[in-house]
Amino acid sequence: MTSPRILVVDDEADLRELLDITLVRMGLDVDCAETLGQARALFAANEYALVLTDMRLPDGLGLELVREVAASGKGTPIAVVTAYGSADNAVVALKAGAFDYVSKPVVLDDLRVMVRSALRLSSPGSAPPAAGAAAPSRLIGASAAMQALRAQIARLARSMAPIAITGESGSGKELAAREIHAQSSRAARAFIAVNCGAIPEALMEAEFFGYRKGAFTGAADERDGFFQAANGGTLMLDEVADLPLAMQVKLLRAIQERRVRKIGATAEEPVDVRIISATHQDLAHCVETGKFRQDLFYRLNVIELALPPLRERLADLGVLTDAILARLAGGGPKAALGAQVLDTLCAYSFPGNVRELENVLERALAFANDGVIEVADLSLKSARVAEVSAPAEVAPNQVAAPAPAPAPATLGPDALPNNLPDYLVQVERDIILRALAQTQFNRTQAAQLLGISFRQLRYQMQKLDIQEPEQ
Ligand SMILES: Nc1ncnc2c1ncn2[C@@H]1O[C@H](COP(=O)(O)OP(=O)(O)OP(=O)(O)O)[C@@H](O)[C@H]1O
Repeated sequence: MTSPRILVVDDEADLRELLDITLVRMGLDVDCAETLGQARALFAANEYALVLTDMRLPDGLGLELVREVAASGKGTPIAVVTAYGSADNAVVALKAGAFDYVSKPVVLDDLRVMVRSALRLSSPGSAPPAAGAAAPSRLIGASAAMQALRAQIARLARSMAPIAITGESGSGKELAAREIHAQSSRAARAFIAVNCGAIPEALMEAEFFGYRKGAFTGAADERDGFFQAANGGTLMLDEVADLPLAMQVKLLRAIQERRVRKIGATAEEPVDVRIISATHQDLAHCVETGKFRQDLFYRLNVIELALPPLRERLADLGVLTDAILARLAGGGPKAALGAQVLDTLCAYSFPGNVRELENVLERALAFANDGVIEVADLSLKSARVAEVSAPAEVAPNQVAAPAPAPAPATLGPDALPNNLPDYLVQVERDIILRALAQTQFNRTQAAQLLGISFRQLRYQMQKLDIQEPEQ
């Protein structure tokens, strides 16, 4: 069996030699290039398990090589060697598609950790899923938004770049983070999720970095912190905006140096942890208001992953409901949904997203008779359901507007409305909202569905005060 082959690109002879010797001692084959031109030629002619490049080369920037390797479609991980303290370079390289970086002067232990992690990525069977191939995912949903999200996760899983996940409460941020970890080369190691808002400030440093025996009153034994527990794996910082400023400084240092010091210890210890942060707050706004440090924001926010709220992917409600009911049945017979239940759910705005859907269904199941959930069992907060009654042939259906108008009174087949203009306005509003909900607020498609022009739809939306849901 041939050894994995590594391409080292550096014009500094000393460093090139050091990297070469270290990698050969790890049992790897090494090719060396001194310039961008040489590197390109070698990369085009060979298959590499890893490319390791300096940032400054005589004929260009290592960053160009990062972009080219990332776009090559070969799936080869590329890492950069950055000058000490140039956090900017590392972040720029990660954003451009680098898998990881090592800082100069190169600490050989760090280099070996990085190389091993890259080799796990390029070992057979770890290639990125082919475009369109559905990797098994715990994130349920077939909507375009979910498909795009899954594809993005598959790409992101192959790097060390810190990821900042945004999304409303209950929209699946932690689930997405677990998915990234599970698809990464770190899957066999720990995934640790920490709710930053739930830890008392006085205990934070001990919880994150651990402590030595006797470091403070009550420290009866040595204890690891979250960083040590997540070593080799992934650390998710949930509700990261809630971190107090003093802790933000310490966290930034740990992330930059990849080293932590237990309370009471004299020496620092290296940690190899991928950081995923999440918040439902606007972190950039927290930076503006001075609540969150700009430098930490920059470090955490290398790659953004935005989770859509459930009301923007109503097409997933059916499969999600199905999967949740199957889980709640625990292998037994699954509850059925009565007529209109799915339509009623589609008309609900789900401020608590998928978690709220889970809660609603769990509660409904407790009220359901004979394993059939009816609309009344859902007990949705009526203010958030745009209940629509329409002429007999128009069924109540999904609505995605933030502030639905009061629903018109239900009319039997022979009944007449007592205010025809108002009634017709309500019916028109309902139909437009349903079309918008079905197309996830794509106005062009909604207009097509209704056989009217985009301009007509826009005009009617203005007239009826229908606004897009807030992002
Ligand atoms: N796409 C999805 N498919 C299946 N289940 C999902 C999906 N999204 C979320 N869930 C489920 O919804 C619940 C909430 O998800 P999760 O805890 O990941 O949300 P969150 O955004 O991290 O919430 P919070 O902001 O409150 O921390 C979990 O039980 C999760 O399994």
